[in-house]
Amino acid sequence: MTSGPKISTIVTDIEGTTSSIRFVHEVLFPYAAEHMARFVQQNQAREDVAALLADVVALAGLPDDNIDGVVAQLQQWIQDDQKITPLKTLQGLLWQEGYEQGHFKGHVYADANANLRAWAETGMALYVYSSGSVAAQKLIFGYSEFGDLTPCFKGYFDTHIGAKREVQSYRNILSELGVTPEQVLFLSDIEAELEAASAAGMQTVWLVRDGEIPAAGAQYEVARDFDEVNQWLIGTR
Ligand SMILES: CSCCC(=O)C(=O)COP(=O)(O)O
Ligand SMILES: [Mg+2]
Repeated sequence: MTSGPKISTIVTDIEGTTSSIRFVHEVLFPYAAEHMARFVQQNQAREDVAALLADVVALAGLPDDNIDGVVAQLQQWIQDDQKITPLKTLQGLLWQEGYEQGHFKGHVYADANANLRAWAETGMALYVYSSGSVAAQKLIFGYSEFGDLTPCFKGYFDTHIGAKREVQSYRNILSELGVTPEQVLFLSDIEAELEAASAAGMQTVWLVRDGEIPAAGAQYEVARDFDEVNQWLIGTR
């Protein structure tokens, strides 16, 4: 691999990139599924929660007087791993309780922790782009197994900027960042996200943490972990 133009900004995905897919699917999603009905019952009168529930009703075309139907829809979306904005925002509110009550800490790979801290220290501008809400992103890094990583990041993007497989989302991020696309490195484990970022002109590295390198890997820079991303960045790979 050879490094491209000088990178000033790194935008990273979370699930499968900084953090394990298992943590998201075996800890966070089940916690949300277990506590959703109670949370909605207890908080449905809260202004922010009521607005989110109204969004669910509108998006799913549900009758607006059936709270059990709304909860059932949310459970179905959790099961199907739907990246629907009001669901992701509600999950963030639920996970806040879980983190604050010490039920879990945010999983971050040791290599991601070490390199994110080192990159931030050397002045690299670091951002997160995840389908998880901005609040959920701050929680996974704020309550990480390695302590609070949020000081490393200059900003966060979620589905409010657009869906992760859409080119326009990366163009929107670029216009927020105010840098040229080739200065930006996007890290992800999902080929369709890399393809969209690349079409917007960003540089990309594909994190393949486990298993075989997919055949499509020939078209991308591929790294097993953040140490390999760093080797590529400094041109020793
Ligand atoms: C912020 S941690 C939970 C991540 C999440 O909810 C999710 O759907 C994963 O999305 P990603 O875009 O990081 O793959
Ligand atoms: Mg991912």
